[in-house]
Amino acid sequence: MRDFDRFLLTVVYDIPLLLFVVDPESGEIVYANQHTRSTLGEHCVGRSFAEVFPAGGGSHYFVSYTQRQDGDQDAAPPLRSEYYDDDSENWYHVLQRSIEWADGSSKYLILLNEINALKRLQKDLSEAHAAVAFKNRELEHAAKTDRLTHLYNRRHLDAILEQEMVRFRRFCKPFSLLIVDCDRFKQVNDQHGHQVGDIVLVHLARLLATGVRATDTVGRWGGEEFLIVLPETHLRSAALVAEKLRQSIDQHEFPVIGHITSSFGATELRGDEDIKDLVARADAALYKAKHNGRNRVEVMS
Ligand SMILES: Nc1nc2c(ncn2[C@@H]2O[C@H](COP(=O)(O)OP(=O)(O)OP(=O)(O)O)[C@@H](O)[C@H]2O)c(=O)[nH]1
Repeated sequence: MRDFDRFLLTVVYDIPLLLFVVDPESGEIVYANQHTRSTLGEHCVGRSFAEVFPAGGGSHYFVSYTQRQDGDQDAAPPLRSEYYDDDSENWYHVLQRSIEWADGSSKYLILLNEINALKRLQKDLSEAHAAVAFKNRELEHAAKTDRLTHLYNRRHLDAILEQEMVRFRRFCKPFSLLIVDCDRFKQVNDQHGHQVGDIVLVHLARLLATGVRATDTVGRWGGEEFLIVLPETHLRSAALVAEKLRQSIDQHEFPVIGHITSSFGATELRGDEDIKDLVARADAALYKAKHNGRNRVEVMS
């Protein structure tokens, strides 16, 4: 047994952890192993724990542990926590427990295990998580956005239309649809080049997006065609929105080309049809607007 005690003493002394014993009354370190002595200084035994670990660390952990004892030291479970030492810039895992000392008095055993590598790993991991989450959000955004105009793309418009259809069937919420097409847009490209055409589309997109309510959805349906979903809107109101947008385009000063007009087809979902029927009817209304001279809104109920 003596041999075993010696063995334990050697292990405790040589183990590469900060291991020391503190007197609960005075807060004084009464024992420190080799690693503690070489880290905190040969003369740390006899000094106060709070003094050895300034910056609140030592006193904070020691005091909080003392308070947790509630007078019943035997029943107190070991306290595990993490502690950052400002002076040495080290992170420690701290374990504190109440022990009976050789003279029968009660002491605190404190074990500090340096965990800088673990903390670095945790930091790297959380940064990597944040980067992945950011990238995912970017990808999600890109998957539903048109690159030129930054409006929703056709794929996302399809999803919005499906969603509105569900709301219509479930809650009988009406919704209307506008299709917008830039008039004689081919001439813009032919006369001024594709790049100018692109700039015109970007301006158009902005006029449409800023001319509707936040609850409406504007997207690029394809080419120089845009689609606007107006939830909880009947056809009469939809036609008014379309007319307002038509006028704002008509009055806008576009770069290079100056003036351009647009035609609108407006329709409202009926109870007995699907999305395809709805879009086809909006298209037919648009065709009518083109046929009747462009720069106008046509409505089909
Ligand atoms: N610059 C540019 N042009 C596009 C884009 N997508 C489609 N277009 C052009 O839009 C033009 C559409 O022409 P048309 O379908 O003949 O229609 P339009 O000239 O607007 O005539 P109407 O619709 O009858 O008034 C074509 O010249 C397409 O090349 C785009 O992303 N950028």
